[in-house]
Parts: sequence; C-alpha cells; structure tokens
Amino acid sequence: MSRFYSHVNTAKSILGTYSGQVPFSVFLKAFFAKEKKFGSRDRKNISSFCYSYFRLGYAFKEQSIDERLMTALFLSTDVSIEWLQKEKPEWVASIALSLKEKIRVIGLNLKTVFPFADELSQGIDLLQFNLSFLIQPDLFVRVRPGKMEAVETKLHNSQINFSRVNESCLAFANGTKLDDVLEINKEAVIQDLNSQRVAEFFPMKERQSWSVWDCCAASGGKAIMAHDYIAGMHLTVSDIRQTIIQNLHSRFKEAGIRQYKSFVADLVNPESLQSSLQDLKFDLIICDAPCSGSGTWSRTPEEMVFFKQEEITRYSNLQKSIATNTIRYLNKGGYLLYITCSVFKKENEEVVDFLQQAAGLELIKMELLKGYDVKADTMFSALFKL
Ligand SMILES: C[S@@+](CC[C@H](N)C(=O)[O-])C[C@H]1O[C@@H](n2cnc3c(N)ncnc32)[C@H](O)[C@@H]1O
Repeated sequence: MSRFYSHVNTAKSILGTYSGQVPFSVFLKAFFAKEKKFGSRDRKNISSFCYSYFRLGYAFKEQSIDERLMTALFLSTDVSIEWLQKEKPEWVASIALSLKEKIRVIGLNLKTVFPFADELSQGIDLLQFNLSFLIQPDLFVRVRPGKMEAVETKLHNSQINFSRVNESCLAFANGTKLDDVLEINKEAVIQDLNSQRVAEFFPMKERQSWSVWDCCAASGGKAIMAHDYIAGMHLTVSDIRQTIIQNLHSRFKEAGIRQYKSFVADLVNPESLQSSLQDLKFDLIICDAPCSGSGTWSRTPEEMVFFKQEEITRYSNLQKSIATNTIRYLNKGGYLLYITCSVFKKENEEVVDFLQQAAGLELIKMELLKGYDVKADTMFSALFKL
C-alpha cells in the first residue's frame, strides 16, 4: 500500500512537470535515468499511472491532477482497493464493474475526452471513438508470406497468447515481448492492423513490372509490405534525413530486401527532388505523409492532450505540397497511394479534393480504416490514377 502511494506521488510529480515538448516516453526515460532508486516494477507502474491519466484527454480538465489521477486509476485496472477505501470510499463497490459502467458511476461525459470533434473525417462514431482513448490498443504483427505456420508454432511453444485476425495478421496484448521468440522483420513485422490493411489499396494485378517510389519511407513499414505483395517491383525509397534511411537499411537487411535505391530529399523542396530523381518516373508512388498522427493517439494519449488545433492546417498544407511535388514523377497512367494515420478531414478528404481538383488525379478509391472499435489505429488511404 505504501508503495502504491509512493507510485501515485511520483506519477503526480511527473505529470506536474511534463509539458509536451518531447515525447512522453523520452521524458520518462530521462526521469528514470536520473532517479535510479526505481526498479523495473516501479517504473512500469508509474508509467502506467501516467498513461492512464493522459487517457482522460480533456475530460474533467477543471479538476486537479490529484482528482484526475484518482479517476483515471479507478477506470483502469491499476487501482489499489485500500487506497480507494481511504480516498474515495463511495467508488469501492463499483471497482469490479465494466469500463462503461464505471464511466456512468463517475458521471463522465465521454464526448469531452477528445477535443477536436469538429475536425473529424466523415463516418466516425464519436462515442466509440472517445471510448477508445480509455482502452489500451493491441499490438499487431504482420506475418510475412509463407511464415505463418512457423510463427504460430514458435508462439505456441513459448506460451504467448495471441489471436489470429486474418490470414496474415496476429494480435497480442500490448507490451507482449516478441523479440526473443520471433525473428522480427524476417518472419514478422510489427505493424498496426490498419497499416496492414493499406495493402488492400496496392494496385496489384495490372502489370508485370512496377517501378515504385516510397517517398516518405521512414524505416520502411509500407515498403516491406509492398515488397511482399507487389510482384516484379523495382523499389526506390526516400525520406528527409540520412539517419532515418540508415534505420531503413538495417531493417531491410533483416527483412532480406537487398535490391532497392535510396536517397534523402526534402519533398517540400522541388530542387532537392530534381537533383535526386532527374528524369526518373514511377508507376506507383506511395506517399505515407507526415501527419498529426491523431489516428494513433490511443497509443500516445499525451499527444492528444498537448496537440494544438492550428497544427492540423499546417499538416494539411505540408501534405498538399509534398503530394504536388511528388506526382511530377508519376508516369502517365501511374498511381499515387496517399496515406495518413490521421482522423482529421483537413488531412484526409480535403487533401483528396485538392489532388483531384488542383492536380487532376482520378480518385480510384478511398477509405477511413477505422481502428477505434478493434483496439487498433485509424488510418486513411486513397488511391489515385494519373
Ligand atoms: C508517417 S511517416 C512514414 C511511415 C512509413 N511509411 C512506414 O510505413 O513506417 C512520415 C515520414 O515522412 C517523413 N517526412 C516528413 N517531412 C518530410 C519532408 N518534408 N520530406 C520528406 N519526408 C518527410 C518523416 O521523416 C517520416 O519518416
């Protein structure tokens, strides 16, 4: 019990000093690096308390950190009954209720959790979406072609719980350690369910050979997937910084991808692109654009809390600029696959409208890939033809 109090107090002091300048995971790491007295269990509990707190988003904003933390711990499974008996005895009888029932007990108006409802893309169920912030999402892996049997056998042998979502996707409780059991990137890629579903947008069956440019490749999640599903692909990848491309090289090595070209370019700067690509043109450009990341905020709820609404317009302008500059390198009849992990219409439908009107692309299909009701991220994907 005294340990629980001490964890609560530490969480309160962390929450009181964090102001969103760096990712919360980085902030926590720095905090624990300085405060050596905390063992791994302490660190785990304190981190978990803080994340539960951020999960409340904008709900009960007028209350003190103390009160909100109490509410957050009551909603999550972290709370100590003894602590509750002392601090909030009227909630003790409700401790074993379901999340939805607890929400009723504390009088939480769910719609107050997510503060940017007016900005949302079409078709989002607001209550379900708000509820999703109070629930930790699952961990998903994409099992690479031909590896499912071996992967499932290893998981069974190591007694790791998982569920099979579809022919290539497995779901695990968040925090499940897989590195010691699976050959990550070779056999299976850590990739959210809806990031995997983007493969449904690959224009696969029409050609024998594809020249593909993943222009915002990061460490190559979409590019590895394209490699697995697009036969006859000649791959080029780029990103804005050399260090990012360096990570991609390591990951590609693990994934067994050797034949590809790579370069570094700022896609906002047409000259930077021109000097790298010259006259090259592509049959498919994958543009997994920099975005607010709002579709992933149930994994990083602190981002929702510190996000500034005006950033949405900044991202939307950046996305339009990047897409405009990249489609100059599309072959006639080629495809642009535009992707975000955002739930905001300015970054999704508005960019789609822009690309049709200003750039003359033909929209083949688009979809908001909803993850909030399946413990996954929400993504947006649109396929265009030139
Ligand atoms: C959503 S991430 C891409 C994720 C990646 N495709 C994957 O599947 O793992 C967006 C990427 O765009 C890059 N980026 C941001 N601004 C850029 C710019 N101006 N030019 C080029 N790349 C940029 C970021 O560095 C980041 O790696």
